[in-house]
Amino acid sequence: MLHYVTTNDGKVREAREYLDAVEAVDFDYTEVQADDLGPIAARGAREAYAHVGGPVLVDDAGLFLEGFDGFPGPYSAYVEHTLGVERVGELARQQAAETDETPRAQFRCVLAYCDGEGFAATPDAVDYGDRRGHDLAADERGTASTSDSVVSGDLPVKLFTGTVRGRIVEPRGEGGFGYDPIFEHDGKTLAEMTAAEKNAISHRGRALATFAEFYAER
Ligand SMILES: O=c1[nH]c(=O)c2ncn([C@@H]3O[C@H](COP(=O)(O)OP(=O)(O)OP(=O)(O)O)[C@@H](O)[C@H]3O)c2[nH]1
Repeated sequence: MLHYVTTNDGKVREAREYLDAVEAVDFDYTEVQADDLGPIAARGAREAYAHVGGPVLVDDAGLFLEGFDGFPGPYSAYVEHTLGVERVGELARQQAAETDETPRAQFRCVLAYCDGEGFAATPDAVDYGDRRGHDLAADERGTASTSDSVVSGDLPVKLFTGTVRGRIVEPRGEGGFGYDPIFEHDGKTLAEMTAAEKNAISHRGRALATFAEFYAER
């Protein structure tokens, strides 16, 4: 049984669309301080594996504002709970207005899988396509990729990354969670999309699609 380890119900809802047999585990693993999501997710997966004692998937995600050196990035949850989503949106829109640009951002999701076993090497940036027929090629709309296993001691971890690009707008929509209301992709905010629509284009959906493909063969 695969354990999806997170304290965030929104992530679990989205993961269930891709993974039939998955048990949600509400475990708050240590999030190390790092500029990128990969090391945080990998470290979390090892800790979660030690806690659960079976195959685990952890999900580290964040919003990376263009023109802000990737802020809030790995600190997205902290910033959501301190500054708040609306204020982040205002900052991005204010800065863009000063330079007469469109406020743009990227969502990233890194899934880290650990089951105590090793992995066969895979090439970087494999394009697995999307089950719903959407083009997941690495273009300006978003990317999906998988990495070689990250080995530390006896516990290899495999990473699956998804990104989606969009515009920062005034909050719209009731669905989703987190920064979804201020992130617009193809004319709709993620909060205005159905769960299936969001998954088909989102950072998490892209990462989950690559993971589901891998896991089916595992
Ligand atoms: O609008 C959004 N659409 C998404 O699809 C999405 N995915 C993540 N987030 C936000 O980014 C931070 C992640 O932080 P995060 O990965 O540390 O997760 P978390 O602390 O919520 O739970 P956990 O899995 O770590 O237990 C949190 O502020 C989340 O609200 C999203 N916002």
